[in-house]
Amino acid sequence: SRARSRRYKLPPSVPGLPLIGNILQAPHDGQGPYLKRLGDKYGEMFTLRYGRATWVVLNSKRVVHELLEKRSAIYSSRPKLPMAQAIISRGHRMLLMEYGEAWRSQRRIMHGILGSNKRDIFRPFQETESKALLFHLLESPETWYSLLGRFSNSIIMSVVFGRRTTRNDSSLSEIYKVQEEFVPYMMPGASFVDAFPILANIPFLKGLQFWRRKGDALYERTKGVFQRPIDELRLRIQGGTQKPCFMTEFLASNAHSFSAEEVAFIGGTLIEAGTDTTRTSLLGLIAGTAMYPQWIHRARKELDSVCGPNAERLPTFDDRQDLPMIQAAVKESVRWRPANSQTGIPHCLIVDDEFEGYRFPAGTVFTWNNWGISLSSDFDEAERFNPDRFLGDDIDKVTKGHLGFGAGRRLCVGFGVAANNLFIAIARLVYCFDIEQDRVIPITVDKPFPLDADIEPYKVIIKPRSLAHRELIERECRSAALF
Ligand code: HEM
Repeated sequence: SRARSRRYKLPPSVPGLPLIGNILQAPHDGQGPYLKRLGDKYGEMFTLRYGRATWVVLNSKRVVHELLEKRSAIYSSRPKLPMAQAIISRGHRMLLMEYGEAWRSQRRIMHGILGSNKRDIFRPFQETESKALLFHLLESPETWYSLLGRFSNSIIMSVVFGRRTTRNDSSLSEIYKVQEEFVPYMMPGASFVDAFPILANIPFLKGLQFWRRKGDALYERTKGVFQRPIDELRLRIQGGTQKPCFMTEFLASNAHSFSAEEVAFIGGTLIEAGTDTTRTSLLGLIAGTAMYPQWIHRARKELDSVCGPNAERLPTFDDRQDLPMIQAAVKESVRWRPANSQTGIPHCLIVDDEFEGYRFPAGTVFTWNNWGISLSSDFDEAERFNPDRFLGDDIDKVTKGHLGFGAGRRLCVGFGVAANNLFIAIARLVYCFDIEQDRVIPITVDKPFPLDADIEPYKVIIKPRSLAHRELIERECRSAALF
């Protein structure tokens, strides 16, 4: 180990205990703010140790760009996370696959459905579900937070499984529950076995592996949740009621040689990756608008000149070029208060590398301090929800200027679909509704929104802008909401 420390040089280390390192320091909740505090103290890059695992936390847009983006050929693997991947996902979650052929072939499939040439497939569903969202908000504004989740989930369910999501859909609650338990296992220091992966490989110790019982139980539940939509789809195919969709084509195609369980995880990954991320970005949009309403006046000027000052029609995708404030708000809602990837998603270096005097060994884990960077001096008045910061040349490039969609070759494969989900929802929400703080219970955003989607994350008042806007929603959105 002395030879190793002579050969390599890592950024400042956060002091920890011998052998286990920083493992007891990671909080169970509020991991994003915890990494922010460390970043404020230790600087642009710092090192955390969890047993045998070394994590370098990147704490500025600059170093993320230099390493994860410019050197993405060697910074795009995933670390071995025995708990999250080997145990809970049995190696099947594409999000956590190491850089290699298995990941590449699944990424190609995802790209085939989510890539820029396929985004038109999503549009009718984004149109319909955003109309349903407006109508549901009119009908039951007190359930506003769960309506955002239904909207996000129903779009991806329609494309992948050819069915819409109802309000109080039990399959959606099940997805939320497994995701809420799974996401923290991707954060630094989440599980003892990630620090000592060798423990997971000692068969005679299996009975003593206290983490395994929890992991196995979550795996069983996840498998069930991911398998259920496929079983239901097969029943609809037998009954002759199934519409063509990604999964009908995928199951009928002979081109792939995936096991039944792999197919369930491909469908499940699309649904889990595509639901909660969009939901929490919209939670950011609504909180940000209620707290910092200045931007909305300029957005409405654009919307009113395109759709009429008196609720003549709803905004559509064809209006995009005339609505730069909405395009900017899409990016700001992904930047402002990241929840699902508050500590980034870990990347892994596959060969030794040198950077600005540091020498990193292959196998070092790199994550970007997503919450911390979003709230750092990399952004002017970072605390404020201020879409104006994204107006300019890169307005059409939704991944540029922030790190909400990650970086390099692992960049979110669904970013185009996500941006369109957000664009149509934000344009229509802002055109039709006033969004205000509750004066008695003001919104606080000092920690990420809860991943438990059944919790009302804050109090807010959402009401139609005028009688004309209410009538527009009743006229144009009712049929989308009744199904
Ligand atoms: C606002 C919404 C979204 C946000 C903020 C978001 C964010 C992210 C982030 C941060 C990553 C990890 C990137 C990295 O490791 O560098 C990721 C990966 C991924 N996202 Fe998204 N995402 C969103 C929506 C979607 C949607 C709608 C889909 C598909 C339906 C999707 C599918 C995926 C997949 C499959 C990956 C794994 C990519 C890989 O490991 O190669 N995401 N996303």
